[in-house]
Amino acid sequence: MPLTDNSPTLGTLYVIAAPSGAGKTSLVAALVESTPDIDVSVSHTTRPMRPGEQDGIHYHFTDVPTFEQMIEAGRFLEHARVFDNYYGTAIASIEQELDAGRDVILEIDWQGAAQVRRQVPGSVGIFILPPSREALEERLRGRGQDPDEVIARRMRDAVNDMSHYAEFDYLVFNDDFEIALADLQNIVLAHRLRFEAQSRRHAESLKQLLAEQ
Ligand SMILES: Nc1nc2c(ncn2[C@@H]2O[C@H](COP(=O)(O)OP(=O)(O)O)[C@@H](O)[C@H]2O)c(=O)[nH]1
Ligand SMILES: Nc1ncnc2c1ncn2[C@@H]1O[C@H](COP(=O)(O)OP(=O)(O)O)[C@@H](O)[C@H]1O
Repeated sequence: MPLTDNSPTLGTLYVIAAPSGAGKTSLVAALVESTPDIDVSVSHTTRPMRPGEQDGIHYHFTDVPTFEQMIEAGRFLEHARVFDNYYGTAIASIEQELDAGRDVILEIDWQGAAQVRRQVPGSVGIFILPPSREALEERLRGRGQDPDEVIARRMRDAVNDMSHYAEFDYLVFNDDFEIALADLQNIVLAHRLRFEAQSRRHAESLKQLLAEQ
């Protein structure tokens, strides 16, 4: 079933964005571990692999010409340039899961989130915020992965990223990790309960329709 026409898919697509360092990766990993039938999509990127990362697990690491060919061929649901690199969600990375009734999380930036919102009706947007700028900078430094100039650039970009919070359906403040995780779990649970209630209503209407025949 093509994702980008208006036909409803079986699984729900959750789009989770945040300024870099807000805790999105850690929270999403904990959400997936604690919730059945939900997976994270593996994006394509042209950024260099960090120590400890694996191709096909953290990202599909791709060179620029290949990424540009994939754009040309219409193989991305969304793509954007973030920190001078390309990032994108290949349609093939998520279509099968959604059609099989599994929920899928996209951990993407606000530009990609805007593209998904336009193209996938029923997708759910969640924005994760740090408790303060100081906490954000501390987390970026604590991760120990980026040199000072990259951290300074990420802090500047974070302020711009955060200005897009109102474009999302839900905001989650990641101050206490366990509380933020519970917020995410509750969002998924609420959507699943709503979907089940809707399915029950549809089944009821169908029964009545058939009985009247
Ligand atoms: N639009 C878009 N953004 C992505 C995608 N994958 C990752 N990103 C975003 O790119 C940014 C940088 O990601 P990354 O290099 O992994 O750094 P980190 O999030 O700071 O660990 C983050 O805001 C991600 O959410 C994608 O497929 N599409
Ligand atoms: N609630 C929290 N309190 C303190 N540190 C946190 C919290 N959530 C995440 N972190 C830490 O902050 C750093 C950045 O988190 P990460 O998940 O890599 O962020 P992102 O994916 O948003 O860039 C990591 O070292 C992580 O362990």
